[in-house]
Amino acid sequence: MPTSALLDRYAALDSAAVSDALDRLGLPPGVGGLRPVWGPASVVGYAVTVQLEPRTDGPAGAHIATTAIETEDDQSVIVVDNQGRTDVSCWGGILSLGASQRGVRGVVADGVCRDVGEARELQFPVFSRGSVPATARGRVQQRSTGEPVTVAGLTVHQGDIVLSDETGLVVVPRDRAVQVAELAEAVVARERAIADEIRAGARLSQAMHDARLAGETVR
Ligand SMILES: O=C([O-])CC(=O)C(=O)O
Ligand SMILES: [Mg+2]
Repeated sequence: MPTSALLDRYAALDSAAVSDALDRLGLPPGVGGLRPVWGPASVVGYAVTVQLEPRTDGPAGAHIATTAIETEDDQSVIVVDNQGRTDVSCWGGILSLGASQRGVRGVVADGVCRDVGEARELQFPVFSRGSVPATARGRVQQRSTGEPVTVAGLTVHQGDIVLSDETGLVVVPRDRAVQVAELAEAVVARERAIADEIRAGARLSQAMHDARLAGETVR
């Protein structure tokens, strides 16, 4: 399956349905706490990882995340691991501009960002633990890009599918992506059927069985 067709399938899903599919496979079911900073948004794409660390002495180089953004494209979501720090920004408006110019789909940061209004103007999805005015410059530096990172306790590898929405973040290992999509689509179909019955007047307690939601036979 072409990679963009796979992302289109995920774009039609949400984090809850994907989480249920991950549960079925015994994979981590996702995390909460990383919120869209400028309003309702969702994003799905292939992870491009950026690991940050506290700044050490030495000459200042390119700003954090710039080298990751420059190599990426319209199927990418930048995933920034700043270890959940809330005292210093790890994403800003110029980064949003550079990323959106390359067609990058959004950023998910385990940390906080700044320049929220600039991201909103660009309609560039930013998910983080919040915002703070304090710059990253002189405070954090990039340790690596393309290496595994941890976001709110969840390991993300470069190329994993990440889906972030108002509910939370799910991470799908690349080699399980088709299987997870199939299971999640089945979840959505079951939930639609239950919702249709409820709209048609069925009693909630009769229509909504946990086993039915899970795709098991209802006794
Ligand atoms: O200095 C920073 O933290 C980065 C910044 O504001 C931007 O990307 O616009
Ligand atoms: Mg700025």
